[in-house]
Amino acid sequence: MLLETIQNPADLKKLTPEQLPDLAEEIRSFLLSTVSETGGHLGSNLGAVELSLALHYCFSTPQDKIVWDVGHQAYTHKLLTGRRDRFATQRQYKGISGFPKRCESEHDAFGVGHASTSISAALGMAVADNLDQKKNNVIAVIGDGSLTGGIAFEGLNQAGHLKKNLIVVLNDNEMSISKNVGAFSAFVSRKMTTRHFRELKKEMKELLTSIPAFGKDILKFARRAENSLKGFLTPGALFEALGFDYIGPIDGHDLPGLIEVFNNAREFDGPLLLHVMTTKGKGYRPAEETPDKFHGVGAFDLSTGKAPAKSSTISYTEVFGRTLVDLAKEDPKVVAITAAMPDGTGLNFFSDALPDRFFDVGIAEQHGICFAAGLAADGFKPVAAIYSSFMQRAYDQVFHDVCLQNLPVVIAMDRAGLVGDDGPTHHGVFDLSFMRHLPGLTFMAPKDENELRHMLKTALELKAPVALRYPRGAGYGVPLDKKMECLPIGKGELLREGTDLTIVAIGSTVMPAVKAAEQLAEQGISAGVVNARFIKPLDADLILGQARATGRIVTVEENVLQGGFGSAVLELLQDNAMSQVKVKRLGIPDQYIEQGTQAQLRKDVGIDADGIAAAVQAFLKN
Ligand SMILES: Cc1ncc(C[n+]2csc(CCOP(=O)(O)OP(=O)(O)O)c2C)c(N)n1
Ligand SMILES: CC(=O)[C@@H](O)[C@H](O)COP(=O)(O)O
Ligand SMILES: [Mg+2]
Repeated sequence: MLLETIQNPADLKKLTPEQLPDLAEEIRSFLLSTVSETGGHLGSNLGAVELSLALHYCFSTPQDKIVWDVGHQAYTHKLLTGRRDRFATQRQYKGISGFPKRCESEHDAFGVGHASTSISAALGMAVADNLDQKKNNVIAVIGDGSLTGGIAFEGLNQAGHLKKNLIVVLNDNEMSISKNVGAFSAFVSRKMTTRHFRELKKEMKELLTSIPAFGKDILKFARRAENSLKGFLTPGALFEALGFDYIGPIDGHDLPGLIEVFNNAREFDGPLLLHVMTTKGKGYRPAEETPDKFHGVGAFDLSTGKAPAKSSTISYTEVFGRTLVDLAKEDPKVVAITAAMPDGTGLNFFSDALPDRFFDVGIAEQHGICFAAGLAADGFKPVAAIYSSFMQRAYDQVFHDVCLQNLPVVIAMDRAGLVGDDGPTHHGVFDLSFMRHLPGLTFMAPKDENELRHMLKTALELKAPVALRYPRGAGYGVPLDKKMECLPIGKGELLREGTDLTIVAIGSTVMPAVKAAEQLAEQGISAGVVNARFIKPLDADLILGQARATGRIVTVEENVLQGGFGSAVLELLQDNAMSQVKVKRLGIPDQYIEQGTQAQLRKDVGIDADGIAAAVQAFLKN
């Protein structure tokens, strides 16, 4: 086995070019057998095997730097840089990360998980090398999907201006998670075949010989000329206009071809863009045929490509997606926006049912929220469904474009809280803190999937900015009310009366709090439970009333403690001269949480039922 002989990239360089295709096949088998058991980002990795091999064959990390965009395609890179033995632990609790991480290997030049950062980071490294008078190569590897993110263009813009040595490898498989969208990606993926080129040349020749002397034909001529010239405008011309030299399209599965191009690129001066065409899911039929299904997978049966039957409990995502369709069918002003994640956010139901009112903006969260604000300014009711962690990109748009102008945009944040295998880049544990301080924003979190339906209805009726957050994964299987009702704004619910203390919980922590109260009751402790429902406005009457009655409050949230829900409750008590009330806040501590199952991570930070019960017992001893 060739793969077993490789502990680091230097070992790879000992192989002959002729051995590399065999190694590529070994790597594919290895990825398939491992990922079919552990789950992971399969399609992108199968597509990037030759690309990764050729990069490591031609360049020398860690001196040369390879900056992977998103990092979900870096499995081959991990295998070649000393992590084969630990690979089966990827994305598992206490295992290696599914993404490049600087603390994991000196070969991981830059930590990632969020898209479109590679060009900026690589440019920073290229400039640093230049200032230090070092002559290393810096390579950004970015997918066509990630190139739809605005920050990628900001990087290209500066790189073309600075003219430092920087190689950008555009890994173009015409796919984001779903089919890639946008005028730019359609243009970039346009392949200029020799035949196409010959035809254009012929047309141009005919055109030039037909130049009319004068008269109305000149207009016709101008139109024909414009069309022909448009045909001549290649993706290369576009990148060249941005100050890059361009080589492409290059077959991203042809190892000798890639090696030749990369060896030449090493000697090149200035910014260079290599346009590499790959097939997402390459080498595994089910993944090639349905790349959207094999972008990120759980364990599956390798022989059939089928995943084991899913839990029959419907996910929050699906409840959200289906409810939005129901509400939009009744209201023609409701429109839906995703930033390249129609399936992940459940908006696939909306795009199927109401395609004219569905918009995929690409990996462009900032633009997506500002676009929503524009729609709202002109009388529509946009619902932007974006994962909590990716919403971090659009904070200023929520402030400047939505809240400051009091526009009725609904921001639906899926994956709020601890998401599991993707780890710290993807946990949505900051949104309560970075949004609750915005004046005019109403911010809700449901205790279960049924409440989510009512909250969505409430949000759409509100005619003001609203944020909703709900967790990744299955709900509780509670019955779903047919008729959706508007909830009273800023009102929580008292789920359980108690005399020793009150647990005030929000969103995903409410049901564990109820369970904790039941456990505590068995030990003779009487804990009340409040479902806060609203982070903003807080239900001051209910919370202050409970604080007065029991004198002790425990807050629980799946968010960082700093500036989160518990902090809001502390502010409320302080503002009402009730600082004597004893408060214990439970939530995510001031540290980044690694990957693991959601259940394990919630247990670790003490916000599952057992953790809450234990914290209450300790609190009562003080
Ligand atoms: C800011 C941000 N938004 C959304 C995502 C979710 N996401 C991860 S990979 C991906 C698609 C990337 O497409 P591309 O760069 O073409 O890589 P491919 O999967 O095709 O190899 C998306 C939307 C993300 N990681 N970061
Ligand atoms: C790489 C990336 O950002 C996404 O593919 C993410 O892993 C999706 O995770 P979900 O399974 O939560 O949709
Ligand atoms: Mg792609």
